[in-house]
Parts: sequence; structure tokens; C-alpha cells
Amino acid sequence: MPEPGAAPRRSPQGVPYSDLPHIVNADGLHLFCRYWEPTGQPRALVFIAHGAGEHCGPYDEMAQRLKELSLLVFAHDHVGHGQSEGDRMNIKDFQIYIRDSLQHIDLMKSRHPDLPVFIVGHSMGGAISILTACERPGDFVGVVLIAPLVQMNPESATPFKVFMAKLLNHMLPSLTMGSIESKWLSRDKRQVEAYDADELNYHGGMRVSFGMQLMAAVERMQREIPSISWPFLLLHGDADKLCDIRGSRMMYDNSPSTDKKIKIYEGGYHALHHDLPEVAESVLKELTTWITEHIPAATSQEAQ
Ligand SMILES: O=C1N[C@]2(CO1)C[C@H](C(=O)N1CCC(COc3ccc(F)cc3Cl)CC1)C2
Repeated sequence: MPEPGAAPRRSPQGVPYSDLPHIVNADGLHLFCRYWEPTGQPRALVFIAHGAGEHCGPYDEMAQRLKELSLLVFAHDHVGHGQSEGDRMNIKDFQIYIRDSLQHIDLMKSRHPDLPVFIVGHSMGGAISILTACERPGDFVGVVLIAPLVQMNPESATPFKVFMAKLLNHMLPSLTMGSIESKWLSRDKRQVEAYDADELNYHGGMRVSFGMQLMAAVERMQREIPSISWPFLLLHGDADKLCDIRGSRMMYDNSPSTDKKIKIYEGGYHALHHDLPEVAESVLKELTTWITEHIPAATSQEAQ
């Protein structure tokens, strides 16, 4: 409980958290949450992990489609993103994103202990999803990854640039590198314009220290992939210039999972769920079908 007489904690946009759905993470930071609850009995829980610099609002259409299938969808803005507290698009340890995701997932599982759980992650949210599922390999019936960050883009992360980033991180960790180039998010100009106009997105430069955390997450995934045995669906565009498709191909080829699928979208840009309308629709159909097919059949007592 807040100190008596203390000013109410407010979101970066100035809204009291007492007026917003939220959780408080282990560091005492308020994370803005969204929930899409079906009218009837939900069949499964779906956690959506958004990417770097964005927030969970742009996943509303995807969540509505899942809600229509009687799935209970939930998400939060990661620390330092959107309507959550924290230094904008910066994190002292990538593990915080995973810890907070598990906190939210465990909260929803405590409310719905009999429901299977899925994760859907995009880009950096894909890396969060992979590492979250690796921490709890038996907890998720499926993981859907839309252009996940699995490998560094070899053109942008040359050994020299990685060396310089590590050197700079020691000297000037708050130095900013370039920002996310929105033109590479989608071939649909309206989607790019919406991204650029969305004030809940972070449009500033990426700190060297944040880049280092992303690189550390990439290195951790390289170590984890040979032990991934949970079911997953990979969706990636082969014209993605922000998260190289080779990462998804490597994950598909090197994980021992016996229930894995990869679908490549020719010419697809990074945010496939916001790419050209026909691609976005295909992505929604693909992931809703895959999730539905992976909901375990009701056990005998559940069926009674
Ligand atoms: O629709 C969407 N998608 C979004 C935004 O809006 C794209 C964004 C997102 O998560 N990434 C795109 C950029 C990428 C940069 O990666 C690095 C940069 C420096 C570095 F040193 C090491 C790495 Cl790995 C991380 C992943 C989410």
C-alpha cells in the first residue's frame, strides 16, 4: 500500500495507476496491463510480448481475433515502454523482462489454474518469449514467434561494430546509436505512419547499454536453442531488415522440438502482423489456427 498522504504513482503520461489496469513488478515499478476476456469460459491463456520501443496497444486486433476464439489474452507494457514506469527503452538486465512476464503469467495462471498457456512474441518480444519458455519448458503448450530477435543482423553487427559497442558500453553506456528505422517495419505506409505518430512508442535513439542487453539476450538464445523442445510456430519475412530471418531458420533447424513450424513470407518486412493487408490477415489466420490446433483436448473430467 502507498504511504498515507503520498502522491499517487502516475504513468509517464500522467495517469494515476489507480485508474489503470497494472501490476507492480519485483522492483516496485508499475506495469500497464491489457486484458481481452471472452464472454464465456476461456479455453486457454495467451500472453503477448511486444517488442523494443513499442507497447501492447498495437496488438489489439490480434488479441480481439484470439478473444473471439474464446481465448483469454493478456499483455503488459514492458518496463520503460508505453504506459509503464521505467527509463525509456533501457534495462539494466534483459532478465527483468522475463521475470516480469513470468510474474504476469503466474498471476493469470493462479486465476485460471486449469487453462493451457501460450505466448505470442514479436521481435524483442520474441526473444523474451523464447527465454521465458526456456525458463519454464513445461509450462507452455505453444509459442508463436513473429519475426523474433534470435540473431544479430550480420550486416549491422559486424565483429568490429560489436567490439566498438562493447568498448563504448564501458566508456559511454548512455551514448545513443541510431533509432529503429520505421520504414523497415512494414510495406504498408499507413502502418508506418501510425507507428511514427504513436506517442506511446519510443522514437529516440537506442542506448549502447540497451544494445548490449539485446546482444546478451541473443548470446543466451544461441546457448538455449539446442535444448528447445516445446512446440513453436515461426513467422518471418524474408525482406526483414531489423531481425534477420537467418535467426529463425537457425532456431527451426537446430531445436530438437518435434512440433515446430516455420512460415516464410516472401518480401515480408519486419512487423508481419502490420505488413500489407493480405500478409497481416495471413499472419492472423496462421497464428489463430496454430493456437487453436494446439489447445489440448478436454481431459475426461473437464469434459464432464
Ligand atoms: O512493430 C514494431 N516492431 C518493433 C517496433 O515496432 C521493432 C522492435 C524490436 O523489437 N526490434 C527491432 C530492432 C532490433 C535492434 O537490435 C539491436 C540493435 C542494436 C544492438 F546493439 C543489438 C541489437 Cl540485437 C531489436 C528488435 C519492435
